[in-house]
Amino acid sequence: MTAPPLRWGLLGTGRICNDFCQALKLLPSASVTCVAAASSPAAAAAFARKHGVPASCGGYAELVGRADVDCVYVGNVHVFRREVGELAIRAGKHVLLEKPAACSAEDARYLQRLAGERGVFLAEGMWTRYFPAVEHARRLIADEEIGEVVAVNSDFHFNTADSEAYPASPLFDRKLAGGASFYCAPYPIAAALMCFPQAFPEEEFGAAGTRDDRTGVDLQGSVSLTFPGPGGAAPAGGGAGAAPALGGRGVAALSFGFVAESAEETVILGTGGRITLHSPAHCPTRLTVVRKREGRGRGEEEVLEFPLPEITAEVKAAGGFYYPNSAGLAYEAAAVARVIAAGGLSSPQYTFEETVEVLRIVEGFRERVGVKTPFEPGDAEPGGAEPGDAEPGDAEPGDAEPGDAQGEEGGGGSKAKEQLETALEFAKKEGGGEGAAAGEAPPAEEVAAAPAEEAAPAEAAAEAAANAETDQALGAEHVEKP
Ligand SMILES: NC(=O)C1=CN([C@@H]2O[C@H](COP(=O)(O)OP(=O)(O)OC[C@H]3O[C@@H](n4cnc5c(N)ncnc54)[C@H](OP(=O)(O)O)[C@@H]3O)[C@@H](O)[C@H]2O)C=CC1
Ligand SMILES: O=C1OC[C@@H](O)[C@H](O)[C@H]1O
Repeated sequence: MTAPPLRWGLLGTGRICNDFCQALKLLPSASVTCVAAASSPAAAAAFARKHGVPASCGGYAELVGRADVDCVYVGNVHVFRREVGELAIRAGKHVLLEKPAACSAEDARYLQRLAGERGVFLAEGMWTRYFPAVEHARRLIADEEIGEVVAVNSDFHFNTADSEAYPASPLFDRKLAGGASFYCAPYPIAAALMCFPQAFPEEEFGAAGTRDDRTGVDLQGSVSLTFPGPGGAAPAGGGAGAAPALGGRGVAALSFGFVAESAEETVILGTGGRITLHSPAHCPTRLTVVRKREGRGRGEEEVLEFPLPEITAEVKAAGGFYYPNSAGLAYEAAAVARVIAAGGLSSPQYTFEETVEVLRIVEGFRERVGVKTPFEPGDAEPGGAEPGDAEPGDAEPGDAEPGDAQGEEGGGGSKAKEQLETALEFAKKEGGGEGAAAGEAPPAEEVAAAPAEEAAPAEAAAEAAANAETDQALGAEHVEKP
């Protein structure tokens, strides 16, 4: 795999950051110059030692201020996407946000406008889209190899008992934006959008879900979408005796969850056949195309394999990957490097409009099944105790994942906020930080990127004014989180 050189900075030291860092080792043109942990400088230093990253820092703002970072990978828990994304964008860095890119469509739009204004690249890490199997499926669809696409079925359920402590894991923490709708749903929804490229689904859609009474997060759900076709056109209609033509209209049946393991396939049905992206469909290496022949049940089957990049001794020595097929994160990293080198500001494989649309559907689902958003009016703070919230004592000893620095603590919301604030404050005080290379102190504007409440009074006023100006220019209301 080849790509132009790109120097990455990693925000976060958890499981997906481990996997992303490992995948970058499979892309020789990529380098990781620095890693930051909100939890502690020690966590960042340990990660750097493990992966041979030359520098580490104990604060996100310190990292985004470094001149030797071109692109920031935001891989911490997504409840902080807006704040952390904003921090990196305001520092003038290109940004790849792990999925979900935000916890609301509004937050995603806010980041999109901010990145547009600053002229930096911004994309969500919907890594599925960069897998060769998926790129191939897209070409087959565009070339009408299966005729006209009329329906998509896609599922992504995994059994959290395999990897997550209940209820201590962030996946079950409502105030850390836990729930299957944030962790799993973006994949099948994005799969459906890919197959109906002419128009987004109708605003109204069907939704069903199961909420966990103890933690308040959604454990599983399904959505059914209706695609209206280009401009909501009426079906063209077939001739006498011919099949009806849908004119780009279609449906998608999608499901996702935490409590059972599904086949995890995406099946794309066309009037002239079907394509199956095999398990694990969110990072697939195999697809089957069936081209229809005359007669029910008759078709010609073609199976195509797209092996992952080979895992090197270096990657093995650093402990491999946490998640399935994570070597494929290298495809995404390579694509991002190519776009940035060409001066592009968004990903053609997964546009930010798609990101916003997926979040609109996720939000709609959460509303319909009665799952509270992480920051509800009345919530004291992201982590304020509520009846039914997970108690710290609920964590079972030994349940934490190796990469889950906070796994044993449980009920992580307030701890999360505290850590992030400490990290931002640390960076502010250090003004460029101990990890910054000599002569690489960030410009004043970049240092001032930390939230206003972290700054000294005069700086805070200037920052608040700058924020207000930015918001006015962007036509956006900057809603401060508690
Ligand atoms: N693309 C993909 O395939 C995958 C994407 N993801 C996404 O990546 C993100 C992180 O997932 P994953 O790596 O599994 O998560 P982890 O539980 O490993 O945590 C990641 C990081 O988030 C921060 N964090 C974790 N728990 C808390 C807490 N209680 N309070 C404050 N901060 C906390 C820490 O940041 P720090 O190190 O800075 O202290 C931690 O290292 C999620 O948004 C998830 O949706 C997850 C899995 C796969
Ligand atoms: O975000 C995710 O995508 C990949 C899965 O393997 C992981 O468990 C999930 O959290």
